[in-house]
Amino acid sequence: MASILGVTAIHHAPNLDMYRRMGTPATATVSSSPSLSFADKSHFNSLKSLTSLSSSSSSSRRNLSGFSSSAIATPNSILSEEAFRSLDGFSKDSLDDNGLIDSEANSSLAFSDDDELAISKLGLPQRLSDALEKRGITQLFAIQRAVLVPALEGRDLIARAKTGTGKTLAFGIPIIKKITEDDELKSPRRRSRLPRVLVLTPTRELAKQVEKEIKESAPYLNTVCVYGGVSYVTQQSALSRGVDVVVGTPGRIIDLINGNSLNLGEVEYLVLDEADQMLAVGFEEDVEVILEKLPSQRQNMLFSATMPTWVKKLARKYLDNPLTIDLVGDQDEKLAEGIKLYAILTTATSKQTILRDLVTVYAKGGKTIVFTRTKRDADEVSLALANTITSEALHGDISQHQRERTLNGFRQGKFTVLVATDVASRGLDIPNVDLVIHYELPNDPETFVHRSGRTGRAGKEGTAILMFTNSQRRTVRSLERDVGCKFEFANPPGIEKVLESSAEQVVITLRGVHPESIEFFTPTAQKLIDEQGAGALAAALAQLSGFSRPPSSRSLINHEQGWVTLQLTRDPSYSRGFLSARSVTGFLSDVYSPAADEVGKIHLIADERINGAVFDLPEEIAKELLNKDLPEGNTLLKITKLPPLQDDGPPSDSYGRFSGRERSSRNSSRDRRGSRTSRGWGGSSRDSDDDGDLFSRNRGFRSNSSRGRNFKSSGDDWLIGGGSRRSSRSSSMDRFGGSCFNCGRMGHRASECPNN
Ligand SMILES: Nc1ncnc2c1ncn2[C@@H]1O[C@H](COP(=O)(O)OP(=O)(O)OP(=O)(O)O)[C@@H](O)[C@H]1O
Repeated sequence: MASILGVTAIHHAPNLDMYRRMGTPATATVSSSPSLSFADKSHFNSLKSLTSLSSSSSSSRRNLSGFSSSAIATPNSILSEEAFRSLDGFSKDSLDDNGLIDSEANSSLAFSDDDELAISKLGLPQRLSDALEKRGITQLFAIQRAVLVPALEGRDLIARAKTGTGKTLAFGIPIIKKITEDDELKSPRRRSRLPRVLVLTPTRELAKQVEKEIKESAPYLNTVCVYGGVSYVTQQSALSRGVDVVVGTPGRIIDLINGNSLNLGEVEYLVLDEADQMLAVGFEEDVEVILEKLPSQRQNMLFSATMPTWVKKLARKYLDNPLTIDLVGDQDEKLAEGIKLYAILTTATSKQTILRDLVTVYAKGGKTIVFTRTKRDADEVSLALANTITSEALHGDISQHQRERTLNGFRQGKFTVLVATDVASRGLDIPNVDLVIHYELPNDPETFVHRSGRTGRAGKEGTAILMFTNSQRRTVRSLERDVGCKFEFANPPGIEKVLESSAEQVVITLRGVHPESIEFFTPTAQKLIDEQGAGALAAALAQLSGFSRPPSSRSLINHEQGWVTLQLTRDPSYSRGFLSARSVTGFLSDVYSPAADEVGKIHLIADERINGAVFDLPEEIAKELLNKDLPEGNTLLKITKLPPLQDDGPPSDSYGRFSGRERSSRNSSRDRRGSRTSRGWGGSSRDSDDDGDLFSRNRGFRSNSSRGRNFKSSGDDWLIGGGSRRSSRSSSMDRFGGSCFNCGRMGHRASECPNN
């Protein structure tokens, strides 16, 4: 593409010497041809300033802005913490337990000069620096610092920095500076001027957000956002009034070019935001069409939190001698530092119940984004949650106007849970998202990074929870390897914890009640307290928590509602041998035969001194059973905590054991998946999301498995395990998880025994 491989334009760069003296932070892996080295001491000092900057953020003991000591790198090698330790004034004590820079401990260090990061000292056009300061942006973040000099020098760039670390302004500040200064030289500005900047994004929501960020930073420029799903007229008329910056999604941009409403013939700066997605198969063709309309002499910048190797290779086709700025590092964790990760084992049938509990316990009243793979799931999950939690769905089948209303409502806190497909996984910057839940595993490690990165932004802390089934265990492990992260494997929250968290949230809400309203209700409250004491307030809390009726019981084994877990123990002096699954079924048959028919998988207690077993029964049957007289030496209890179980039990405190029921359900899941796999990976991806403008224009979508790494190849890993006893009633052989009383083998009842 000769037109694309033009000579890099060197634009006006007043005060460039000043920026050059600042150099580029040593933490960046900076590579280019010829290779550049920035790993000298002055750059470490710059780094220290950058980390001290971070100490002003809300979270403590965090190294901020995309820098970690382990990510420090020269062009050719990653330097260790030793490099830090050898620096003047850097105390060993200032590394935290993880070897990361302890920003609090370092705050007393005499850093070289915080001024070099101060927006007011950068020599930016006054209008730009005023607008930034008005937004509370007073110092550069690390990626902004790393990009500033080369961007002002006119270099083509490939930049990677973690989610939420300020990549938008990393390209925004130098570009705005350059066009503002150019404008100040030329006056007056032409009314019909053509855009000088083009920013391409993969989704409409992200395009709008980037537009907003640029508009707020440079209100004096004319920035126009173009994207599909809405009328052309407004966008056409905005473009006709003369424009400086166009932000948009590829499909609508091509349509506007074809309709002669958009002329990109004067573009000097091109940015591909979420570059790896923009260059993925399905998008790349459109991007190429657009690039052909641009002048060959321009500056190109590619930004993303993820840059698989194929992107860097492919990007060279479009870029001129690009400089790579990498603040992530291949060996390091790819997630932003403040994100706490949990992995929670679920089953297909208990997933929705567990999801609600997770939101209640982990979001603590903040905002949550739940990611599903398909639009239908997004709708279903949102609907299911809506009984007790305010929730809305966001995906590509929803009209653009509604999508915008939904996102605005979420930003404004009108509802607390957004259930979305991956249309919301990239770039969206929504304040106070405390929790991200991967309701289904992401398509690939990159998507995991982006989804999780909707929380823990700009130095804040957040939580991301991966829900997985037993059959997906291997994928979770490979995710840890690919992303360089560690999950804390946890059990779904117990009902007590859910009730406690609900009550805490209600208490927080109560603090917001207006004093005049309180006055109005005080006489009644006083009367209730006199009559019922604390019970009156407890009743109000229960009602407000959504638990006016006692919560339905839950299995401790698979968390299904309406089931309870019982424990049978037998005094060894009364039994002829150890308790076995077979003898438990025999016991149930003798005491109350419906219990033997309905019992789930029987798990033996690990502690051999106890001679006991646990199993699930439907609540009503369990109640009947508990009222029966038991043969001497037997004790039957409803339990609230699982004891450690023998190897084939479900995970209790340990991670990843298979249950027989789940093992058998894998086959049926494999069959279900057959049709999906036969459509190819791209097919399933397409089904799962809309990717903004592109898919809505019904463009072809091919598999990107040749480029991106995904989890598909791990076969079973994508199965949704854990079939339901209730949902698969038609096949009792499938649903019965216990052992046969007749022959002792697993998976069928005595009445169905082939040996009968
Ligand atoms: N220098 C700064 N000082 C304070 N806040 C900043 C600064 N730069 C950016 N921010 C804020 O940080 C937040 C995250 O920025 P941004 O959305 O650009 O992150 P990102 O790196 O592009 O994330 P993602 O990879 O998810 O797209 C935004 O709210 C932005 O306004």
